[in-house]
Formats: sequence, C-alpha cells, structure tokens
Amino acid sequence: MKNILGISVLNVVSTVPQIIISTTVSSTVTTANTGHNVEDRGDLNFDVFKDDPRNYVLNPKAVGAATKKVSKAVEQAVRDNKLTVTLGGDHSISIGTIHGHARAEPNLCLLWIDAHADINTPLTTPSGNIHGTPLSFLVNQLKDTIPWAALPSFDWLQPCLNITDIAFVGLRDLDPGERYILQKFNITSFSIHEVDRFGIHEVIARSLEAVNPKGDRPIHMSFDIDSVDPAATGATGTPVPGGLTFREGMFIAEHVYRTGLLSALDLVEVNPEVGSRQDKVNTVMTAVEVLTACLGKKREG
Ligand SMILES: N[C@](CCCC[B-](O)(O)O)(CCN1CCCCC1)C(=O)O
Ligand SMILES: [Mn+2]
Ligand SMILES: [Mn+2]
Ligand SMILES: [Mn+2]
Repeated sequence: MKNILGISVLNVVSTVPQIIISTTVSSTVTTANTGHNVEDRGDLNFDVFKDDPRNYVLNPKAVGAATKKVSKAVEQAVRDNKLTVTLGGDHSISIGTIHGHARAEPNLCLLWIDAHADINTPLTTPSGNIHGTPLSFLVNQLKDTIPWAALPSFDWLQPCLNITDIAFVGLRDLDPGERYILQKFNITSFSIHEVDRFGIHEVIARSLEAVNPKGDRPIHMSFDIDSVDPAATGATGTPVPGGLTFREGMFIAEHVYRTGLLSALDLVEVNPEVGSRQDKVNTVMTAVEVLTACLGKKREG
C-alpha cells in the first residue's frame, strides 16, 4: 500500500463550497488515525470563462484546460509514489486523473463506481455535459469516435485505457449510446440488478477478477457519490433512485483497500450547491466515510 498523499481539490464547477468539503475531508483523514501521512496538495484553481456554445459538448475549452492541469498534478503525485486522492467536482475531472495516473502507471486497471457509465461519446451524449463522456476520451477502442479536430482544447490527451481494463459497479441509468458501447465491447459491468442478485462481495470480487486477475495491477477507483442511493447522497447533480446502500459503498471501499493495490482515487459529484442542508450533511458524511474506508479505516467500532 502506497503512502497516502494528497487531497487536491479540483474545482471544475463550483468554488467555495467545494473547499469546505476538502477541508473537512483532509482534516478527517489526517485525524482519523488511518496511520497515513496525508499531504494536502491544495486546490487546483481553474479559469472558468464563457465558453463556446455547444460544440458537440458544453464548455470544451474550460474542461479541456482544467483536465490538462488535473492530469499534470495527478501524474506528479503518483510519480512521487503516493496514493493520490482527488476530490471533485464534476466527473469530467476523471479525464485528467486517469490520464495523469496512466502516464505514471500505464498498467493500471479501473473500477468505475457510478449510477452512470459516463461513456457517451461527444456524438452520442444527449446532454452535451462532459461529465457523461469522460471514458470515451480515454478508451483506445473509442478513439475514432471523438471529433478531435473540433475539440482542440483536448489536443494534449491520448487515450490510455483498454476497454478490458474497466469494470463498472452500480449502473442504473444508461443512455442508448452507452448501452450500445457496453454491449458491443462486452465491458465488465455490474448494474444494481446484479448487486441485488449476487451481493456486493461477489460483484466487487468478480470486477477485480475481470480487470486484475493476477492482482498485480495498480487500481484506479473513480467513485461517483451518486452510485450510492440518494437517501444518503442528496447533494449531487444527477441522483438516480435505487442506488447502493451506504454499507455496500463502504464494503467496496474496504475491499479495494484490502487489495493493497489502490493507487489513485477520485471522489466526485458531491455538489453542496444542491439539496437540503441535511442532504449536504449526509452526502459529505458518506463521501468522508467512503474515503477513509478506502484508506484503511475499519467499521469495527
Ligand atoms: N448520462 C447522462 C448523465 C451523466 C451523469 C454524469 B455523472 O455520472 O458523472 O454524474 C444523463 C443524460 N440523461 C438523458 C435523458 C434525460 C436525463 C438525463 C448524461 O448527461 O450524459
Ligand atoms: Mn457532474
Ligand atoms: Mn459519474
Ligand atoms: Mn453518476
């Protein structure tokens, strides 16, 4: 297990509230006697400017510039041989976190914990929101589906994942284009139906068996807080009923920690600008508990 490094806050979308979360999280992790020396690498600040009107996707310039910055920061942190925790922010930041991680650890495998697959291409996305497309920018097999010439702000990005490197857990809201891609490439995916059918232990064990059969690959876990049921995560932008229970989210985190192979973690889509005050408290608490479980904190009282 790598030392724990840093909690870098990535504000692709919001400003002050995100910092409150990161401060909460960094102090919690530091004081949660997880036995790690946590180095908070601070916030990544981005120019948020009026972007072009929708050009296949929305805000391509702002998100392209931001994710380039994220990639550099994560690559450096991983090269410093640290487990790198990145707090979002939008799931679009994972274009940067996974790209940066892969530059330092090309043999990584990916667990995508999410109500959504986030694998729309710029041509299949129904909303144009990049948070629903990050994986299409990263996967070799989808390289030719990206209109790269029309998106110059992503000219720094090279696809770095094989479709077989990915396992999805928690899916329950797919768009037609995503369903086609998952089926065409037979991507490892466990929807909420499979979680109910097999149980969370079997699901995460089969996911790891699929992407890391020899147990020798660094793990990137991209944990979208909306994978957990909205009852515990009301402060998020795209809630979908019938999600993972809090305990199932915790089990995933504990199980991945026990592999000793967790190399980078994204914790994204906590949005304190939506939901009631209680929703915000619940969502931040869920995020903090999942994070500390990923870092070794045990639910043993
Ligand atoms: N697939 C969606 C949602 C993406 C969520 C991003 B995540 O996982 O980071 O939170 C949903 C599009 N959907 C289309 C039909 C009407 C409702 C929204 C999209 O906008 O692409
Ligand atoms: Mn989002
Ligand atoms: Mn997501
Ligand atoms: Mn989601």
